[in-house]
Amino acid sequence: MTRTLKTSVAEMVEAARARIEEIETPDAIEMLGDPEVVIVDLRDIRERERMGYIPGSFHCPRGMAEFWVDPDSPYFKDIFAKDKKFVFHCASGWRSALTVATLNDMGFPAAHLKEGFGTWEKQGGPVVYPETDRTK
Ligand SMILES: O=S(=O)([O-])[S-]
Repeated sequence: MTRTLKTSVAEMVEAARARIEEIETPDAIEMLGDPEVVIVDLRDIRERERMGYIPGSFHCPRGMAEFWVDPDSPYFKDIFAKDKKFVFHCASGWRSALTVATLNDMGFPAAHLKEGFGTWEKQGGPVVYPETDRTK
């Protein structure tokens, strides 16, 4: 059976991208080390371990994002109370586009890394490779 959906994920991502702040990779690389910027990694922990991660990035599994930014949620994380610029990223910018659109709808200001981690590494962004992955 082929199910017909009301909208495709590609349409959802496109609509999200049209209304959120997108940050190009070179600009994000320049932001690295800025104490006013927090880079938030939405990828699965296994992707982080396998592919490496942006130095200093904060890991927030995509499934928890709404709960971690909401001060009224029992899962709230203090880091999101800080008056910083939050830049969310995933692998290719799809998950982060959807997440940031939702967070913006909640009233939480955030931007996303337009092309994600793959482009980050290709364009020379520094990467931390977890010890465990080096031996695999
Ligand atoms: O991380 S993703 O943009 O490939 S869904």
